[in-house]
Amino acid sequence: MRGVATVTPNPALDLTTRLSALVPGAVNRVREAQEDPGGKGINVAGFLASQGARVPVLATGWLGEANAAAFRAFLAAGGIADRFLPVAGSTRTNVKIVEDDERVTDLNFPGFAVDAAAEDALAAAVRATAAECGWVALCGSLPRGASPGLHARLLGEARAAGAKVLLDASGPPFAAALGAGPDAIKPNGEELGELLGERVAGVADAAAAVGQVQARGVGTVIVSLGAEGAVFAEGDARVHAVGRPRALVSTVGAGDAMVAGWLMGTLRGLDLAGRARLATAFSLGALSTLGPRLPDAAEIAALAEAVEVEALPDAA
Ligand SMILES: O=P(O)(O)OC[C@H]1O[C@](O)(CO)[C@@H](O)[C@@H]1O
Repeated sequence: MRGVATVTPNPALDLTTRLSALVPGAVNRVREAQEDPGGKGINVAGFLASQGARVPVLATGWLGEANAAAFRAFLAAGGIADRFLPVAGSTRTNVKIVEDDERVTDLNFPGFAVDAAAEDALAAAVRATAAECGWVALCGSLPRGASPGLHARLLGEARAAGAKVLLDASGPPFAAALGAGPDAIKPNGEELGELLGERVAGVADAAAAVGQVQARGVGTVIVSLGAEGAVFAEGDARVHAVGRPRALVSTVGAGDAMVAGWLMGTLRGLDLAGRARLATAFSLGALSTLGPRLPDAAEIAALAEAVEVEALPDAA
């Protein structure tokens, strides 16, 4: 059976901390802290594996060799095929500060440095990994030294190996890879707005904007909108899905969970509304944990039942 792979060029050890209120310029005492191997693709792979993907889950990208052990142990524990390539140095630590009012401050660091030879090696690894997969998710930022066109190049490699590609990135690497026509993308409203040079602030804006991206050759567009849920567009069809979390602890990993839920729905052969429901449930599940983690499959199923999915008017 064909698997699903994620690519994380710039993973991170997530140090998620909790305090009552962050006071800039003062000594802040952390009440609770948690460390998780993370980075967008690693989170997506972890979520898929932990929810019972029933197909092989593979993960590739780069890992700094100085602190690769925690990542490799996480992948092994989840039964995820580890195709990461080592590079000199350490994988970054990203700090997430969660306050009692649920505000999250992210300190995302630049990461190790890579060169052209490392890019060639990753391109080959992506092609080989994608050959075993139906879907490949290209996720997150690029480390120092990587060319802005790397996601576009990796997209081409995955597709040449016969896989479909979901892209979850931002900034110039996202814009560059869009030109290669990914099968699916998952920007948040702000990222979509930045791409189109307009404000995408809610469901109506998102539903109006998705067609512009589809016109560039993208099949499915998922726009995450925080508390307003998400808009899912495929062909002319558009649906809006929204739900309530059991508890609101932190938003860390909620976008990655949405990607994982959508891929899981795709693996299960669900229609657009079904995939929107499951993707939203995964995302809601991530909100009830401090770091990038999900509750168990029974809890996700209960959340999915309660998600409201409405069809929006088709594209004209
Ligand atoms: O690659 P980026 O855009 O810096 O994002 C990485 C961060 O995003 C997450 O995947 C989700 O917040 C974290 O695990 C990670 O620290």
